[in-house]
Amino acid sequence: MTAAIEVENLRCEFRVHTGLMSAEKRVVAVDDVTFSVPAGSVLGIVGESGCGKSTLARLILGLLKPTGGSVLVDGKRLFDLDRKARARLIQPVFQDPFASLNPRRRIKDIVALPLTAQGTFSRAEVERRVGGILERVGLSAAMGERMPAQLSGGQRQRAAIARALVLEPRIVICDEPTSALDVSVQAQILNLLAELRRDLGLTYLFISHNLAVVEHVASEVAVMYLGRFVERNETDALFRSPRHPYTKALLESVLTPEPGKGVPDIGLGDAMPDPSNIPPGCRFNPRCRIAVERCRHEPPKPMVRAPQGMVECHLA
Ligand SMILES: Nc1ncnc2c1ncn2[C@@H]1O[C@H](COP(=O)(O)OP(=O)(O)OP(=O)(O)O)[C@@H](O)[C@H]1O
Repeated sequence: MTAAIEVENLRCEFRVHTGLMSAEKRVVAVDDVTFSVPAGSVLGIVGESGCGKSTLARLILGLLKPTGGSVLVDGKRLFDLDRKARARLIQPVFQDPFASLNPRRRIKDIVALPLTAQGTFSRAEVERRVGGILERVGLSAAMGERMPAQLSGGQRQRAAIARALVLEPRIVICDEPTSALDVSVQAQILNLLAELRRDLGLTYLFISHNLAVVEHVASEVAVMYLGRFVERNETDALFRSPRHPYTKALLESVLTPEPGKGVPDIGLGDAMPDPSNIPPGCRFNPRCRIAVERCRHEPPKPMVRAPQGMVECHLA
């Protein structure tokens, strides 16, 4: 199957000053991440708070400049494209629709913005497309006249999805798209995203703390730890027979659904991962229940298993 998106050796380092006299710290938030996603499928990305999921999303969206690496969408190098061209290929749906929708504009104007920003669509075309996509996500024309505050959380997320899709992108990056919603609404939004993917041939990167959600929506899952993918496999295989000790610990735990609430206790002791101080050897070794001497000094190489499966562990 052809890849809709190919990410190669993507890396992001932040330089952080911790105090007036202190030395600069290097935070490696995304560390040489390589993957591709077949067209029309969903790659779920899971991992604890702070493992680099959102940084990865922001890099791919062009909201952050990478320290290295490349991203190809349909064979085009994303970082060589200008903002308008990138917007036609890749769009985000973020966690909090209230924060991501301008509170002072009507819904239909918010949804129209990606089109008007292109500067190439006539007013009639903008109206036609906005009307079509609002209907497609289940919002009436009357809702389009409202302000974000006049909509429910689920309706606002529908509007955010409409805005993401109005330019007919190839890839949608969903970063915790249902975490801020009531449980009863979450399933509706997940079903809508699934329908849209099928009908419009979209490819999703789906970032979530919620393993149950990822198991439900993803074709494949990548497990991220301290900026790297440490395991990746088809969803059923990953949930049925995880190979990395970190994946096993994650599956035994229930992760906190709220980002920013700190690293949840997943029963791996208190040696919390710190991207400014990545341990030598396998980066997971200080928390690993089965680490041996080799793990403390030799970083494991990715072991690839056809077609997409991968694990980085000496003992897997
Ligand atoms: N602008 C920045 N400057 C310095 N460090 C940063 C910056 N942005 C992110 N980081 C650090 O990079 C690491 C990865 O952060 P990121 O937000 O990508 O994690 P995450 O997995 O998305 O977490 P969460 O689920 O809580 O949002 C964290 O240690 C974070 O503190």
